[in-house]
Amino acid sequence: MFGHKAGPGGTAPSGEALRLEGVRKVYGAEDNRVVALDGVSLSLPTGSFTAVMGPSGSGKSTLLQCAAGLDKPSAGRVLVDGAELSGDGEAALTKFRRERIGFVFQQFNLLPTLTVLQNVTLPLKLAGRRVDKDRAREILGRVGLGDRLGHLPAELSGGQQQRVAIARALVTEPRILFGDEPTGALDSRSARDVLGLLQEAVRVYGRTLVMVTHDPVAAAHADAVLYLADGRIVGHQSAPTAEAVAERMTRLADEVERQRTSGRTQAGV
Ligand SMILES: Nc1ncnc2c1ncn2[C@@H]1O[C@H](COP(=O)(O)OP(=O)(O)OP(=O)(O)O)[C@@H](O)[C@H]1O
Repeated sequence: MFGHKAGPGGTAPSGEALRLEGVRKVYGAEDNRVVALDGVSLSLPTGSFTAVMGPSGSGKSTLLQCAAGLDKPSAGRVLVDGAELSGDGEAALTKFRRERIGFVFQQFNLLPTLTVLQNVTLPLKLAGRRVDKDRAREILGRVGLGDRLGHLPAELSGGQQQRVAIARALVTEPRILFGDEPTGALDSRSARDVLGLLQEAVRVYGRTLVMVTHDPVAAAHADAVLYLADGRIVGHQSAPTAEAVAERMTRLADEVERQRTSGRTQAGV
């Protein structure tokens, strides 16, 4: 299982899992400055599943990295479960991340020399917590890999590796789970399995999930979609369907292209 069930009937506990206040991220120095995030504010309730979409370069990965404490905003505040991701130094930030945040990457990022079971128990070791192998086995059983505990990542398919990564992200019972294109490297059937597991972590066990994706079908698994363009939130859609998301993305790409063209025209380029 993915932790304790979220109350009777699987309802999520109330509260705010993630809050961003005026988050800005600027890369580079004066002459090659890139404003990747331009004052992003948002609030996500505990037990919600949010997809983040937007054209290439709109700031999706930067948003996730800043929200997960993997990168520091240039300005603004990030609060996870009411506690600020502070600038108290790298060690404090790492501890905060290990205790409260889980991350699933497109390329799985499993350690190739560790077995499936060792990969999943590693976050507990790193956090200095008791390594509960029974619990790790239970989670791996839940993601359908109970018979692969001693295998190395290279002996698994992409979909199976991502399921190990999900088990690894959930073993510490994080307050919030971030996914940066977690289905981006998978075939559609494996992607569906992975999305089903992520949905279950939210709906049944009350985890909070924020997922960047380019895929409208993946986004339709979320409760809501946030749209980014040029580092700003430009839209929100509840109860998304794949068709509605695809349509919105097409419009957004057209708008961004029009604005860039008119910017170039105004600049006389
Ligand atoms: N380390 C970095 N140094 C300089 N610029 C960066 C860095 N990381 C991102 N950027 C720039 O910040 C902007 C936002 O990038 P980001 O990767 O967050 O976008 P994205 O929406 O995730 O894009 P994609 O969909 O293509 O992955 C882009 O213009 C990118 O070139």
